[in-house]
Amino acid sequence: MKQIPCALTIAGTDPSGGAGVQADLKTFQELKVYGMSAITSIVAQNTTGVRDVHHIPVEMIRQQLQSVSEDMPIHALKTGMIAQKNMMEAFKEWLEKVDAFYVMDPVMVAQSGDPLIESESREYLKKQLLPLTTLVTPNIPEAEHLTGETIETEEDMKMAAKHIVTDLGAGAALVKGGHLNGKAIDYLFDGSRIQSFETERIDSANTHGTGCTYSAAITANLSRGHSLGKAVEEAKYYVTEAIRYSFDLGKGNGPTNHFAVREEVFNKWL
Ligand SMILES: Nc1ncnc2c1ncn2[C@@H]1O[C@H](COP(=O)(O)OP(=O)(O)O)[C@@H](O)[C@H]1O
Ligand SMILES: Cc1ncc(COP(=O)(O)OP(=O)(O)O)c(N)n1
Repeated sequence: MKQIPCALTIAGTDPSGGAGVQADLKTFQELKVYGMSAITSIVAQNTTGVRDVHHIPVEMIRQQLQSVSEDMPIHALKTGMIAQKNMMEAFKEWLEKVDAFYVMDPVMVAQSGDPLIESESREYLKKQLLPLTTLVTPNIPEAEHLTGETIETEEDMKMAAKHIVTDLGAGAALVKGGHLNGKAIDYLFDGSRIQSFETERIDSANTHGTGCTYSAAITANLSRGHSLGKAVEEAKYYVTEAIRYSFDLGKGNGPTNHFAVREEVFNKWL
């Protein structure tokens, strides 16, 4: 019998359901992948910003990871918010024993401007975790932090993607252009060639959780056996439609619509 693809997210939470673990699990489910989660931090946040953060003790994170991997298949995994260096150390030790595609969303700051990881963890993420990735998916500020270069143009984005792979050791890099003006273009460098993924920019302020949704969709597609290029191409379609039909919920930047690629469901809400 064919086995269902299984994907794991290791990330923080969003009780308002737009970002973090909640966005990841919704994405896995929509893409018909069996979703699993290990929680690193509980974040009191909503569409307007972050109110408080409670970090899960590192031993408990270790136990969650171990509980999943000793019992369940993991075909692909992603990390989002891993706030502290000791959490990253525990994750790295565990990851070295796991054989799965690894997508890193190098979450640093929420859309609201609230920091999501401690500053000493940033160096660890860059030096110790990045070389273990199949793919890293930085937005422009994250790519600027990783490379130490200012990114203002599409040429800068391509250079950054190459830098992250060639000099920092990531398996591949997808630099996302959501924070630039004009069309919504992302550049993927896989170690040998640059590919672009482009759509029109949708006029919407409801983009809470787009980075989480995109990286979760790529992870789901990898767990299904897609090549990296096809995994990104299909995930780009997923996130674009999720923004196009995003929900005007909350007082801030509303969440993406995970029903958007399932016409029979989202038509009911239009
Ligand atoms: N207004 C928009 N219209 C269409 N696509 C967008 C828009 N904003 C972001 N995107 C796309 O959503 C994805 C997430 O990008 P980005 O906003 O850069 O990441 P993050 O959420 O991590 O800050 C990328 O594919 C980006 O091109
Ligand atoms: C728990 C948690 N993880 C990640 C984020 C950031 O998510 P992202 O997809 O980049 O979305 P915005 O922050 O841009 O809304 C988060 N907010 N919370």
